[in-house]
Amino acid sequence: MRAYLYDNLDTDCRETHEQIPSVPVSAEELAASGVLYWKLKDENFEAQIDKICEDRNYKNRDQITVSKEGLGDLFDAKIKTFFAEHLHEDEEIRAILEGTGYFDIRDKDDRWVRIKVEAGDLIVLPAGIYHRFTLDTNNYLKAMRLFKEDPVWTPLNRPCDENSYRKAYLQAIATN
Ligand SMILES: CSCCC(=O)/C(O)=C/O
Ligand SMILES: [Fe+2]
Repeated sequence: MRAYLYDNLDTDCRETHEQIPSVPVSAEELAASGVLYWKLKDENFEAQIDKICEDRNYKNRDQITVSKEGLGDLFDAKIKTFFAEHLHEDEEIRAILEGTGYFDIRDKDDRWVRIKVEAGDLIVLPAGIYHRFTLDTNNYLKAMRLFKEDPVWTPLNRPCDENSYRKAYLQAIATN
C-alpha cells in the first residue's frame, strides 16, 4: 500500500494522479481518518484474515473480480458507481487477492488521498467516510469482501452530510 495526495487533474482516473512533487500520506495519517490497513503475508494469508475477522467480528465473506470479464455487462455501470464519491453505512473491508487498483478517500481536511492497493493488502474504510474506487490501467483486481452480517454497501452519493453514519464518523475522527 502506498498513499499520497491526489492531484485533482481531470484526466483518466486510472492514471496515477500523484502530485509533483509527491506528497506521501502515512498509515498513521490514514488511521487519523479512520482507515485501517494490514499487509498480509503469503505464507499464512488465510490465518491472518481469520484472525482479523475474529477480532473485528466479520462473520461473512465473498469475492469480487473487477474486470470486464468478471463483471460482464455490468462492468461500465459498476465502474461508474464505484468512482462516484459516496459513503456506506457499514465498513468497506477489502483484502486484495490479485491485481491492483486505487481507493480514494477524503481526509480530515476533505482532501483526496489516493491509496494504491495490490495483492496482500487488507484495507478497512470506516462507515461514513467519503470515498471512491477505480481500477488502474491494468484493468484487473480481485478482492475478498468481508462483512459482519449482511453486506450494507449501498452507495450513498455525496452530498449526504445529514446522514447519521456521516455525523458519527466526523465525531469519531474529531475525538481521535
Ligand atoms: C475493490 S471492490 C469494488 C469496490 C467497491 O466495492 C466499493 O464499494 C467501492 O467503494
Ligand atoms: Fe464504497
